Amino acid sequence: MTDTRDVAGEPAVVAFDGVTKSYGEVRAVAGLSLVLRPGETVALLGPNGAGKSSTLDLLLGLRRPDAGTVRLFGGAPERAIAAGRVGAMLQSGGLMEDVTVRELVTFAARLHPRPYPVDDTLAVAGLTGVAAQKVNKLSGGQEQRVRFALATVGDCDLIVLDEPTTGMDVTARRAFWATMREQAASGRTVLFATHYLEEADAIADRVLVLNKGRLLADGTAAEVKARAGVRRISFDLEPAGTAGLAERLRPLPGLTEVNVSGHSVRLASRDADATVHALYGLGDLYPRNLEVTGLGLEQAFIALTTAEEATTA
Ligand SMILES: Nc1ncnc2c1ncn2[C@@H]1O[C@H](COP(=O)(O)OP(=O)(O)OP(=O)(O)O)[C@@H](O)[C@H]1O
Repeated sequence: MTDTRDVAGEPAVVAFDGVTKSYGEVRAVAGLSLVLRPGETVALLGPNGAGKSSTLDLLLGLRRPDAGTVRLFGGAPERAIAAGRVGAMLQSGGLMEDVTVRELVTFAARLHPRPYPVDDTLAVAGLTGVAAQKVNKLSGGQEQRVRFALATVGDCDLIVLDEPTTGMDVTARRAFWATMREQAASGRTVLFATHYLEEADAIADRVLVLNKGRLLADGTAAEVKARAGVRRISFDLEPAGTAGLAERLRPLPGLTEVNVSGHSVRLASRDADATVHALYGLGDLYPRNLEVTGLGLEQAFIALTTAEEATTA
C-alpha cells in the first residue's frame, strides 16, 4: 500500500495505488503507484504512447481505473474537482468558438468556487491584448494561452498540464514557465506532461519517466540522469568521413546514440569505459581530443527508455 500521507499527516495531493488501465488489448497504465506532495513541480515524461495522457485522465477522474485507486487530497478526483481544487489544461479539446477570449474566461470564472478577477487571469496568461478577439481567430500559441487561462481562473491547489507549451514560440514558452514558477512558489502542486526535456530539466523539481504505463524513474533531474548513467563521448577523427564509420561504431558496447559529422564524432554511452576501450580496440581509428562528459536529461531519457525496449522486446 502506498504511503498517501505527508509529514503533517495531511492526505497527499495525488495518490495512485496500483492503478491499471487498458483499452482492449492495450495496457496504457500498468500498476502505477505514485504520491505527489504539496508544492512539488513534477514533470511527466515518456515516449509517444507511454501512458501520460491516460495517467492524467485517470487523475482527473475522466477515466476510471480497471484496478487500483486514484485519490486527490484523500478523496475521489471528482470531489476535488467539484471543490475547485484542481486546474487542468488538457492537450486538445475544443474551445467554444464564437465568443471572445474575455467572454470565455468570464464564463469559466463564474463556474469556479474561488475565482480570480478576470482581468488578472487574462494578464497572467498574456491575453490582455487579444481579450476582445473571437476565440476562433487566435493562433495555435494564443489558443494554448486561453487553455492555460481556463486552468487558472480560480484559486486551486493542483495544476495539471498536458503538453502545455506545444505550439508556443520561445518567448511565449518562457513567459508561460515564469508564470508557472510563480504558481509553484505560492505552494501549488504543478504536474505537467511534456516532450520538451529541456523544460523538464529547467522547471521540474521532480521528474517521472513513464514507459508502457510503468514508472521507469522518479527523482530530481540530476538523479534521473545519474540513474541512466549515460555519458557523452566526443572525439575528432583524421581523416574525416571514413566510409561506413557510424555502422562500425554502432556495435560498440553501451552505446545509445551515434552521431558522425565530418571530423567530429559524438556518442552517448551507458558504459563509457567499455565503449572507449572497445573504440581503441578497433585498431585502425585514431581518436583525437577525446572527451567523456555527463549528459542532459534528453539522453538519459533515451537511454532509460531504449534499455527498457531491449529488455521487454
Ligand atoms: N481511447 C483509447 N482507445 C484505445 N487506445 C487508447 C486510447 N487512448 C489511448 N490509447 C492507447 O493507450 C496507450 C497510451 O496512450 P496515451 O495517450 O496515454 O500515451 P501518451 O504517453 O500520452 O502518448 P503521447 O505522447 O503520444 O500523447 C497508447 O498505446 C494509445 O494508443
